[in-house]
Amino acid sequence: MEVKVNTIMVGDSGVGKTSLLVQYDQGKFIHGSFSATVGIGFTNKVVTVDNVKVKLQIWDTAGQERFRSVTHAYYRDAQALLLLYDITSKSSFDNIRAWLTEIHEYAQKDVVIMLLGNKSDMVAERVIKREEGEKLAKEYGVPFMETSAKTGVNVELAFLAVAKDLKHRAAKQPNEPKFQIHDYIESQKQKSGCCGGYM
Ligand SMILES: Nc1nc2c(ncn2[C@@H]2O[C@H](COP(=O)(O)OP(=O)(O)OP(=O)(O)O)[C@@H](O)[C@H]2O)c(=O)[nH]1
Repeated sequence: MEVKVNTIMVGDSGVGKTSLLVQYDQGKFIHGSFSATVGIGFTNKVVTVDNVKVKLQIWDTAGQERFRSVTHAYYRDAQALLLLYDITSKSSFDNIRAWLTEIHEYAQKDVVIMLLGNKSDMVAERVIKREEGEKLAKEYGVPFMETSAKTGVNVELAFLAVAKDLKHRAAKQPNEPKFQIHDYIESQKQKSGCCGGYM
């Protein structure tokens, strides 16, 4: 069997959606000037979860306001949604509530939402504490982790957790317990910016 998952990446312009996808797809970080995504683009990735092929079609959306109506049309077909803010940008964090309102309006009710605090490598510029991200995620009942498109911290995990969750939903065995995405992430994620050696 094969499971197909439509994933969409959203969040303010400049939070690192394109960079995160490039890091996941190609294992690299492109330094240099920031060029905003225009409209929407996608990347296909295949991951194997418990011997089942999961085909991820990942849509990278433009964060700029003027492209919002284009993006809305894609929400409906998404099974998973990665919502990003930038830990060095308070406004991108404050806008998460508005993003979630929009998601609840346009996306399917059972869409898997993952909140990601990106740019965790930028320790000196950080303005949003990890605990603030955790608190917000808890309030909305969504899984959370900090990522870095630059160093790759937690990038693969974010996509893998989504793939695992949707594979379990699509191919659950009768006696198999429900996949606990929160527990899985907690057991796998790398803490960044402190103590653990990951920056
Ligand atoms: N240090 C650091 N810089 C990052 C990271 N992710 C993205 N950036 C930088 O932030 C800028 C914006 O990144 P993009 O990936 O283009 O942001 P975006 O969310 O796709 O922006 P839009 O396409 O306008 O929605 C670029 O200059 C990236 O190099 C990260 O994890 N760490």
